[in-house]
Amino acid sequence: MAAWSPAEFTDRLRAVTAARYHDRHPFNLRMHRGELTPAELRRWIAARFHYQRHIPVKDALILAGLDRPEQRRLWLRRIRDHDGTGDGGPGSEGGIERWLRLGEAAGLSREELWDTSRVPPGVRFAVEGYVTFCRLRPTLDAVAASLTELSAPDLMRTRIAAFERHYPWIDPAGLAYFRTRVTQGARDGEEALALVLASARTREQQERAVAALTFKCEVLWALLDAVGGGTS
Ligand SMILES: O=C(O)c1cc(C(=O)O)c2c(n1)C(=O)C(=O)c1cc(C(=O)O)[nH]c1-2
Repeated sequence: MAAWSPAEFTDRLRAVTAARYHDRHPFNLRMHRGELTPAELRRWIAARFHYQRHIPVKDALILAGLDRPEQRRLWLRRIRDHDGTGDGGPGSEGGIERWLRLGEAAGLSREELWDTSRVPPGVRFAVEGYVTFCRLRPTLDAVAASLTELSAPDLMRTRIAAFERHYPWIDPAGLAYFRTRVTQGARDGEEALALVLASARTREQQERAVAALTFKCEVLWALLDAVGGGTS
């Protein structure tokens, strides 16, 4: 079968997130309408920390599979975005530290966030599924899975507005993580899309990329299912 044109391939990738991205998950919709209790919001922050702390791990797995310096440079920057540089410059604390501060702003201690035993099993399984996918599948598939980030900036903007409006008990300084991700996520998404378009040349590779992005949407969806269920 002939490969799709770059335009058609892009449309097919965007169709996946349009239909399946977690911005339309019931838990996110409730968050945006201001319906979450403090306990529910704290449960989400703790569960999502488990996801965040594994992002640089899966990016290191992708990094090891990229064979060009310019590609590795992009992925090294992603790892630094999350882990920080520690050199005291602007933003040097990194995304994981910013998420810990979000947790503190919501009344969660750092120890609570690092404590895996508090994370619901379904959240752990979803995150492990994503990391294992990036460890075992071709690197191109793992890069394609990250393309949910094309949709993340809009979600971040909605989330920031919702937190400011509905959850004023969270110190706005704690929202720095989301503010930073608006630009980082947009840039990461566009760079990953360029890499996928350039690297997936056969129809089979393109279809695998679409499947990888579908899988990733399911990871994010399953994670929210696990946060939304049960009691705190
Ligand atoms: O809060 C969100 O809804 C959300 C979604 C996603 C995403 O779409 O995968 C990421 C993030 N946040 C995020 O903060 C982040 O660093 C990130 C990295 C990745 C990735 O797959 O490489 N996705 C996301």
